[in-house]
Amino acid sequence: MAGVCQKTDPLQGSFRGRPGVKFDDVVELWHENRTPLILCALVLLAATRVYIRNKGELKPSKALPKESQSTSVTEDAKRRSNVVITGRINTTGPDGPRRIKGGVVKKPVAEDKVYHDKSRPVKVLIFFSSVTTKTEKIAKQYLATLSRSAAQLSQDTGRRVLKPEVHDLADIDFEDFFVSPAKSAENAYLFYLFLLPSYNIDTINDTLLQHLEETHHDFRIDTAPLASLLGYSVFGFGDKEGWPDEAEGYCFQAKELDRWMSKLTARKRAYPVGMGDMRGNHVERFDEWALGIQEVIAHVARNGSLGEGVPGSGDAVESDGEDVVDEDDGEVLFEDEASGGEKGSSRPLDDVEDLGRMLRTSANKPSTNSKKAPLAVDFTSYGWSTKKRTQVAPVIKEMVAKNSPTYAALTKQGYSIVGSHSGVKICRWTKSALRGRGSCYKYSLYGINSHQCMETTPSLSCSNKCVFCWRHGTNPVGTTWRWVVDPPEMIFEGVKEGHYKKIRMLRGVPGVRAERYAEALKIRHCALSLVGEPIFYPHINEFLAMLHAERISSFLVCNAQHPDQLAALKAVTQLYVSIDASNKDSLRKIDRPLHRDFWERFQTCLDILREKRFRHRTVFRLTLVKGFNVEDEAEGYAQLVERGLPCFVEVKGVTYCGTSTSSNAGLSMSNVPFYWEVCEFVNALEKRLKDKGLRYGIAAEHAHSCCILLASERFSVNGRWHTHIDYTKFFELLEERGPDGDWTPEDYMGEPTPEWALWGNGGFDPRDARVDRKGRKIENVVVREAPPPDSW
Ligand SMILES: Cc1cc2nc3c(=O)[nH]c(=O)nc-3n(C[C@H](O)[C@H](O)[C@H](O)COP(=O)(O)O)c2cc1C
Ligand code: SF4
Repeated sequence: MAGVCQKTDPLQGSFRGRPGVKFDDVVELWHENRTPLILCALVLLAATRVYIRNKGELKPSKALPKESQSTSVTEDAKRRSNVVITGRINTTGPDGPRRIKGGVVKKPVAEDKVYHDKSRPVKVLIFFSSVTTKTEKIAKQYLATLSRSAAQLSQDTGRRVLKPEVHDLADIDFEDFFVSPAKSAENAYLFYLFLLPSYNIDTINDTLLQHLEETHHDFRIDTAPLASLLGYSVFGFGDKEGWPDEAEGYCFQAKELDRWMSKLTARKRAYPVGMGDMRGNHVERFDEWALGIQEVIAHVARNGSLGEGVPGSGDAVESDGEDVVDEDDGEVLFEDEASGGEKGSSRPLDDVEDLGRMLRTSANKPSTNSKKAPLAVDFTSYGWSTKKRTQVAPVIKEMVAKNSPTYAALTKQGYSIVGSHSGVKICRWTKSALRGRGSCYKYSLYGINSHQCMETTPSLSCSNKCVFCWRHGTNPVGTTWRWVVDPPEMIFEGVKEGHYKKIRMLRGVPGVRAERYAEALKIRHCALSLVGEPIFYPHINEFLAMLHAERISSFLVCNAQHPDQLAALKAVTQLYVSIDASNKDSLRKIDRPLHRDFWERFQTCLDILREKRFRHRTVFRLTLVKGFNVEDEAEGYAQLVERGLPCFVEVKGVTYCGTSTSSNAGLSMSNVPFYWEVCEFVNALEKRLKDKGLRYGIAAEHAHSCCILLASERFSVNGRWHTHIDYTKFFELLEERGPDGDWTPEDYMGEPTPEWALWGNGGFDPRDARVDRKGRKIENVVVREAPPPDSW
C-alpha cells in the first residue's frame, strides 16, 4: 500500500525528474526565501507595466474585452455570435447531479434578426399530462386533427410541415425537450403545444414546472434556452365546479406553464393561453384555441416568424406602459396647428357635390407640399347656393399629410392614420378586456364588449380646443373642411385593417385570454369618438351604413357645434352630444370653441336631439371638471336636459392627462373630481330634474371610470332599468326599415341592466379581476360619500 502511495503522490517523488532534489527541499527553500522572491516579482511586474504604458502599447485585456471591440464586429459576425450554443445537460441518473457540457451561451436575439432557413421543415410537438385520462384522449384526437392539416398546410404555405408528435409528459425526459429544443431527425424547426390539466395535488405537472423554473434560474444555462423554437402555446383544462375562477386556482398550472415557457423562449408565446372547463365549455374553448393555433402555424410556416407584436418576430407590445396616459374614449382635441391659422384665403365650397370634384382634383396633383391656399369648405351649413363659382381648380391639402408633424405626433401616440384624415387606435379598455382586467363603462351601462370595440374617427379635425383633451400633440382644427376628402370605402377598410393589426399585435402579451382574443377578431362595436369630430366628415352617413352592413354598432359622439350635420345624420345605435358646460361663459372657457356663434349652435343641437329622441337613443355626456363646470351648475344642466330630453345622461369625472393643453388651460390634478364628488353632483342633478317634473333616475354606474348613468324612465320596465341594448334587434330594424326607418329606441332596448351594474353596486365586470399597474389584484372599494373632515 505504501508503495502505491509513493508512486501516485507527487509530493513524495523526485522533483521534475532531477535526481537528488527532493520536493521537501524545494518547499524548505521556498519558505526561507519567499519574502524577497515575492517582492522581486512584484517590482518586476510593476516595471514591465510602466514600460508598456509609456510606449502606448497596452493591449486590451483579453479577459475583459473593451466595448468598442464589439462595435467593430461586422453585422454578419454579430449575427453568428448571437446563435445560441446551448450546452446539453446530462444527468448521471434520474437523481444524479446535472453536468453541463458545451460552450458559452449568449442571450438570444429576436428571431427576425436570426437567419431563418425556409428549406427546413416545421414540426409541432404536442405535450400533455393526464391523471384521469381526459386530456390524454383530447391530445390524441388533436394529434389526428393536426396530422390531417399538416399536409394541407404544406400545400397552402409551400413549406414542409411534418406530421406532429405527441408526448405524455410523464414518459419523457425533460432534459431532452426543455433545456434546449428537442433534436429533430428531419432538422425541423419546432413548435411546442401543451395541453395541461391543473391539479392541486402532486403530479408530473409539478415536476415539469419545477424543472422549467430550475432551468431558467440555472446560471450555467442561458435564461432563454428555448428561444430558437418557432413558438409555443398552452391550453389548460380545469374544473369550474371545484375551482370556480382563476383566483381560486382554475387552470392555475396552465398559466404557470405559460409564464415559464414565455421566459424560456424569450417570449415566443404564439397564442394566448387557452382555458377550458372540463365540466363545461372546454370543447368550444379548445376549438377556438385550436383554430387560432392553426392560423399561427400557417403564418409561421410562411414567414418563419410569429408575426408582428410577438417578441422574437416583431415589436413586442406591452400595453401596461401606455395605460397611464391612454384613458378612455371621448371626443378629444389637440392643440391647434399652423393649419388653424389658414383662414380666409380661399372661397367657400358651396355644396357637398363639390367634394367629388375636390377629390378628383387632389388625386391628380401632389397635395402634400402644396404652397397654394387651401379651399375652405363650410360644412357647417348645407344647401344650394346661388353664388357664382370660380372656375379655377384649387389644389387641396391633405388634413394629415404623411410628412407632417401631426402625422408623426399621432402615430407616435399609437394612432394608425388611415388615408389623410381618419384614425384608429386601440383603447386601453380593449387591451384591458383582452387580459381579463375589466371593460370600459360601456360594458356595464350598455353591454359593449370592450375587446370587440373599435375606436376610430373619420375626421381628425375638430372645431373646439377643449381643456381636458387627453391626447397631446397637434391636430388640425377649423370651422370648415378644407382638405382632401377620402372615400368612405377606403376609410372603412383602412380602419378595420389598422384595428385588427393592432389586436394581432397583442397576441403575445402576457395575460391575453384566448377566447377574448378569438372574439376580438370580429369587431362588433365602433366608438366614433376618438379625436376630432366624426360628423365633420362629409360622408359620415355612408360610413355608418358600411359599419351597420357588417353588423357593427355605432356610438357616435359629437360636440354640439354642427347642427346641420346633426340634423342630416341617419340612424346610429347611440347618439351622443358632449355637454361640457351648463352656460355660455363656462362653455367658452372649457371647450374653447372656434365658432363665434358656438352657444347658438350648441342650443340648436339640443333642439335637434330633442326631435330625434323618439328615433335615436340620445345621450348627453357631461364631463365634470372641478373648478370649471361643476359647482353650482346642477340647475343649469337640469335646464339643458329639460331642453334636449335625452334618453340618457352620462356623467363622468374628467381624467387628467397632464398635457400642455391642459396645463396651459390651468388644469391640474385638483380639477379631477373624486368619485364621491361625482356622486354628489349626480344626486343634486337628479333632484333638480325631479323638481322640474322630469322623469329621470340614477340607473347604473361604473365607479372605476367615475361614470354614472341617469336614465329616462322610458327605460324602466316594471321598476327595472333596461339600459343595455339589444344589438341584434337594432340591426334587424335597420335592415328591415332602412336608416330613415321608423322605430323608437325602446324597440331595441335590451335585457334588464345586470345587478352588478346597477347604481350602488359598483359596475365592475364580474368576469374580470381588477389589478393595479403591476398586475396585482386589488379590491373594488367604492367611496360614494365625502369622507369625514378629520380623515383629511
Ligand atoms: C385531485 C384533483 C385536483 C384538481 N385540482 C384542480 C385545480 O387546482 N384547478 C383546476 O382548475 N382543476 C383541478 N382539477 C380538475 C382537473 O384539472 C380536471 O378534472 C381535468 O379535466 C383532469 O384532466 P385529466 O382527466 O386529463 O387528468 C382537479 C382534479 C382533481 C381530481
Ligand atoms: S367604448 Fe370602445 S373605444 Fe370607448 S372606451 Fe370602451 S372599449 Fe374603448
